[in-house]
Amino acid sequence: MNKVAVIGAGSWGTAFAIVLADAGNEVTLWARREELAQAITTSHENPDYLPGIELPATISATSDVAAAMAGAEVVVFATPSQTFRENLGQWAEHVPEKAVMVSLMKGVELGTLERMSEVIAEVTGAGPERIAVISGPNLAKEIARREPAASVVACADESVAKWLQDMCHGPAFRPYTSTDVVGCELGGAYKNVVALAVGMAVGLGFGDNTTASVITRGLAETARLAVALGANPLTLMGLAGLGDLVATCSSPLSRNRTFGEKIGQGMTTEEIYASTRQVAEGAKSCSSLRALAEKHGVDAPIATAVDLVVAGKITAQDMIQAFIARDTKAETD
Ligand SMILES: NC(=O)c1ccc[n+]([C@@H]2O[C@H](COP(=O)([O-])OP(=O)(O)OC[C@H]3O[C@@H](n4cnc5c(N)ncnc54)[C@H](O)[C@@H]3O)[C@@H](O)[C@H]2O)c1
Ligand SMILES: O=P(O)(O)OC[C@H](O)CO
Repeated sequence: MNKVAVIGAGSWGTAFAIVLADAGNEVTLWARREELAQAITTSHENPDYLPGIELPATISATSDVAAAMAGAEVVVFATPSQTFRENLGQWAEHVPEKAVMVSLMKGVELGTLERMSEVIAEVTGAGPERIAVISGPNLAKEIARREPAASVVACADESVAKWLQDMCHGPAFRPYTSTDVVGCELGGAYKNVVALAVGMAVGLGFGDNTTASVITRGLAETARLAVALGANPLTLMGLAGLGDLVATCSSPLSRNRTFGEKIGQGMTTEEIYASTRQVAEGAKSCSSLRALAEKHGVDAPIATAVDLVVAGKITAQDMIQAFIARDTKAETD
């Protein structure tokens, strides 16, 4: 039995805590609010993020980050990407010296254009053998209901990826290993932006031809940038790329697709933010991924257009028309 701290008791932190507990680990979940931590520990339910789902008794919760991390061999982070650097700055002193840190987050930081594994490395000074990411088609509600799913555990040190794989392999969760941290992280962040575009198309009333076209060109765009940053193109054809893209773009459970759908139906970004407390990472990462692509000379029409729509500079209808009107070219260019 390994001791694991999961930092962030939102949808995914809680669902992944279930995966870890089902796989036989002792899990402590950190919640920002004391009343939520108490509810989780005493009633074995997260009423705010996963109501109606019974949590294993081996999950306890606390709002004290030092207590959550004390003695942990693995510290898993599941909070929003854009505030993570600031959060980690306060948490870093409590991370046990040898603990492996795992990012579940799917965003790229605005301004620095860094992936979350890069933020962890910068803030904590940890080497690549202590930093991993887990990413794949893993909608939190389905995972929490123990519906079968697969995912990718990526770490530059393959033996650490294998150790984490064993730790989270459970009755309904099948992890694969990878050493391609860049590819997994970019697949996870980019699919949120593509899901926004797909949601917009759905909100405008378009059907499966439109969504399949956006998904496929979204995968091409993701792979172009990921490969420019050193990723293995096959990673983007796998669970952390195509798999997550399909799940997120197809599912009404996706916050990113839903966010896009609401824009397509005519709501403004501000109205959508006011209507939900859950994070839709793509609404910020469209900007950082667009900038990252520009920095590396990579053509990124979907990230660019989604960024313009989210910023209110063009409409969702303008975006779709612009996709169709772009200069024609060979599919594989
Ligand atoms: N929900 C999913 O299905 C899913 C699956 C895979 C990956 N992810 C990724 O995991 C990350 C977390 O997503 P989530 O679904 O758990 O989000 P969520 O909105 O359900 O929960 C976010 C959690 O972070 C906390 N939080 C919010 N702002 C904070 C701040 N400023 N400082 C500290 N804590 C803060 C909230 O209290 C909450 O516990 C995101 O990067 C997301 O893309 C989500
Ligand atoms: O609800 P979303 O859009 O944040 O997507 C959730 C997961 O990332 C799906 O794998």
